[in-house]
Order: sequence, then C-alpha cells, then structure tokens
Amino acid sequence: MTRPITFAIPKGRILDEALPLLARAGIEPEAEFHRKESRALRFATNVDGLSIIRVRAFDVATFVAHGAAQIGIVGSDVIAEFGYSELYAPVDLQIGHCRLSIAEPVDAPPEDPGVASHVRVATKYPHLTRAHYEAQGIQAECVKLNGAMELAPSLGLSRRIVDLVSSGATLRANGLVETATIMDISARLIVNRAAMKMRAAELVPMVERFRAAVEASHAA
Ligand SMILES: Nc1ncnc2c1ncn2[C@@H]1O[C@H](COP(=O)(O)OP(=O)(O)OP(=O)(O)O)[C@@H](O)[C@H]1O
Ligand SMILES: O=P(O)(O)OC[C@H]1O[C@H](OP(=O)(O)OP(=O)(O)O)[C@H](O)[C@@H]1O
Repeated sequence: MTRPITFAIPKGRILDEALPLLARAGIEPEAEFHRKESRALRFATNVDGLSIIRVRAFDVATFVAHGAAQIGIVGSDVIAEFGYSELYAPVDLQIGHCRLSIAEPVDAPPEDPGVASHVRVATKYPHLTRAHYEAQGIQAECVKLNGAMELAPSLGLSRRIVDLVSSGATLRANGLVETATIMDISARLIVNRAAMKMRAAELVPMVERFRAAVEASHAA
C-alpha cells in the first residue's frame, strides 16, 4: 500500500483564503475540519490517499522540509526566514499579501544614519532582519518575539521592530510608523524536493491543479 500524501496548511489568517483555492484545485477537507470545537489535527479529504494537517504557519515549512508532509501552503516570509534548501516553491498563490517592514515610534527622535553601526530590533524574523541590516554594514541585535511586536518600543524592549504589515492599522494603533520595507510577501505552494521526484506521479498533477486554480481565480 502506498503511503498517503500529507498536505500541511497554516491555521492562521491564510487559511480563509487558502480554502477556496484548495476547493478550486479539487481538494475538500472532511466536515470535521470545519467543526470549531474539533481538537483533531489531521483530516481526510475527498481525494483518495490525501490528508490535510493544520499546523502553525512556521511549522508548515518545517513539516514539508523534513518530508513529514510532502506539500503545503505557507507565506514567502516563512520560506525566506528558514531558507530550507529542501523546499521547492513552484506556485505563487497570490493570497496572504503583506510586507515585512521596519517600524519605529512616530515621535522617535531622528538618528544620524552614519552613526548607527548597531541596532536592537524586536522581531519574529531574526534571520531576515540581520541579513537586511548586514547588507548596510549594520549589526542587528534581535530580540525574538512570537507576536505583538508592536508593544516592544513603548515598553523599552527595542527602539525598532521588524514585522508584517498589511493595512498598517496595527502600527497606527500602537503609535508606530513604517520606515522601510524589507520584502513583499504572498503565500506559496511548497513541495518537498525529494518527494517531488519520488512521488512525481501524484505531486506534479497536484501542483498543476494549483497553478490552474490561481489562474482561474484571477480570471474570475
Ligand atoms: N496582516 C497580514 N495580512 C496578510 N497576510 C498576513 C498578515 N499577517 C500575516 N500574514 C501571512 O499569514 C501568515 C501567518 O500569519 P498569522 O498572523 O496567521 O500567523 P501567526 O498567528 O503569527 O501564526 P502562529 O499562530 O502560527 O504563530 C504569515 O506568515 C504571513 O505570510
Ligand atoms: O497592517 P495590519 O493589517 O494591521 O496587519 C499587521 C498585523 O497582522 C499580523 O498579526 P496578526 O493579526 O496575524 O496577529 P499576531 O500578532 O498573532 O501575528 C502582523 O504580525 C501584524 O501585527
């Protein structure tokens, strides 16, 4: 008997946009998936031999990179932060649009850019943050947080934050302003590179169905 294909999807905010795309690609999770009180983490689908796991956004990349799941959906922020060589990201799903930006308090006194050779930053993205500053010859000391980065400046944890921005409402509500964009982000379909070769007969058509689903949603 062949092993089932496991599809990892994030339980956060990408999920609502991802479900219609999955449906267009012909994948529908079982009813239990939609039951709010459900404590299940793995779900059957209408496709024979395909199950869905619902995990945290960062963990989608880890499950797929290690081959525990063969395919998944995740933000390009997460792909870039980990830099896993085992991940192949063949389709931009054109959902989950946002950007990774640097922000600081609206009323922060200006800094002499020539003087700062070291900065302290609160972020969930220490690798991308360090790489961004390093390219400018600045050493970034990162304080790793897992959410609510916007609190860091007012509580004296760091002068700046690097976080995701979409509407800008969270920054405004916390007295912060964006000072630079590090990267533009959207969700991607990811596939484990080894699985793509070993299980090409199942995975290649699935990737193509997602490509077609994205085209169809943009033509609609
Ligand atoms: N404001 C936003 N607008 C659009 N997309 C976003 C926004 N914030 C995050 N995303 C995208 O959604 C992904 C998951 O973000 P979300 O905020 O749901 O994760 P989280 O709640 O921090 O995750 P977890 O609870 O798993 O740690 C991000 O990696 C990013 O690609
Ligand atoms: O520019 P906006 O439209 O306000 O979106 C930005 C917010 O969205 C994300 O957080 P999310 O709401 O997913 O919660 P989190 O803090 O749990 O990550 C991000 O971390 C920002 O806080």
